[in-house]
Amino acid sequence: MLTARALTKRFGTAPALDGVDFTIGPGESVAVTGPSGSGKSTLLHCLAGIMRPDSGEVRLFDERIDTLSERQRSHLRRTRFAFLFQFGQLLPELPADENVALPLMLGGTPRRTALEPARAELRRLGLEGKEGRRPGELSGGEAQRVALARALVVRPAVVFADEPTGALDRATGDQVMGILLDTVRELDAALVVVTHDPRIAARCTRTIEIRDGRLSGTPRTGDGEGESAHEPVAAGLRAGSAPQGANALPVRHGTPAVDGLDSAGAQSDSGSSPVTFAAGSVAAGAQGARGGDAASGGGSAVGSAVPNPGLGGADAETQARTVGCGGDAFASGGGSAAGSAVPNAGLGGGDAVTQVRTVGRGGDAFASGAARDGGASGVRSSGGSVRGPAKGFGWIAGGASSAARRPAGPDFGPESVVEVWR
Ligand SMILES: Nc1ncnc2c1ncn2[C@@H]1O[C@H](COP(=O)(O)OP(=O)(O)OP(=O)(O)O)[C@@H](O)[C@H]1O
Repeated sequence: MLTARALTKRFGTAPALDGVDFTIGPGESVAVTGPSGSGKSTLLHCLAGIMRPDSGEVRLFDERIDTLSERQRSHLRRTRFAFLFQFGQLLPELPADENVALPLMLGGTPRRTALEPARAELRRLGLEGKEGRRPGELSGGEAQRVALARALVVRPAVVFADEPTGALDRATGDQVMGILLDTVRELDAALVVVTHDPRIAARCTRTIEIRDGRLSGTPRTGDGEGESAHEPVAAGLRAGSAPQGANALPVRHGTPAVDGLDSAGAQSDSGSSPVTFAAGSVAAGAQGARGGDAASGGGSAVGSAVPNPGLGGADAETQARTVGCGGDAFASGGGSAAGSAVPNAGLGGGDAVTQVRTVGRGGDAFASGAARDGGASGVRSSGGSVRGPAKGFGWIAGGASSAARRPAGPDFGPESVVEVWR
């Protein structure tokens, strides 16, 4: 299903990958192990289309994916792949169900429709009653199960996980890993998991080891001893049998890797044209705070201003702004609300198409969304505006040029793909 041949990748002169072959089939789980700095994450990123290898090739269902445009790879990541990492995948401002629904909404599913399978997925993972909680109101294990629900809600062909239980205690980690393995098997999907933990590796069907960018030794076949240690939570998830309330989300096997892309999408590459990106203006209700107005120029970069716990806060004054995925842009924003558009690893991010924007001030109002075309079209892209009372809460997903292709309706404002009020 997913194969790679003779992958190489260099950063400077040092090879991070040096002629790696890889293959994984439906229902399989492969643990990628090796010392720190050996190339595990680089392999995962190349397989997942986050990074382009310098040479070699990657195929999904026989279709070459490493040569796809940035935008096509982004679409692929959002629709066929899922990602689970150790930290930081959930949007802190959104409740669990909206976090899980996000990948569907980024694909154009209206919020209300997307929330049904999202909540069903949360129920399936034992999180009934927690749908309205924000990540900060969940335990570490619960938050990781929400991230897992978000990964699985699109019924991915391949799940990529990088130390998915690294931040959890042993029992919780075992439970999350059990759910992940069960579900992947039930979905007939594939799991590629980077891990330092031999116990996790032992539960996978196969282990490969990387040293200095090369495959080392003979791949080990796992005994799968842990795989049946948990009640199967994924019952009824086999191909064609979506979970309750899932609105028959497609289980995508054997379909083209890049279906549904328009021809413009096939041409555009988000780093190719200069772009001005506005982080949007937010009138945060009673405060009237104006946010963002961040302009960034060049490459596929976007502006961001994210609360940085390490700097002591979540309000506008302690925002830390990071800019860009192209690295050649600078964003500046004023006011007491702050705009942000951050690559979200759990959504397969790293480029403008999978950016997630959050805007807000002290939790009064914020927008969250995808700057779908912010990096690709060279147009000024605004995430629209959120207006609401001080206690109001709204969120926006979408970029201007993608919105233009979508019908206006209750969920679709002129400048946004999705606009929700509550
Ligand atoms: N963006 C980058 N720029 C420069 N060097 C990089 C970059 N990403 C990775 N490297 C280098 O490539 C090599 C492989 O890194 P990689 O992150 O794949 O290792 P890893 O096996 O995942 O390590 P760890 O277990 O510590 O996460 C390392 O020497 C690393 O410093």
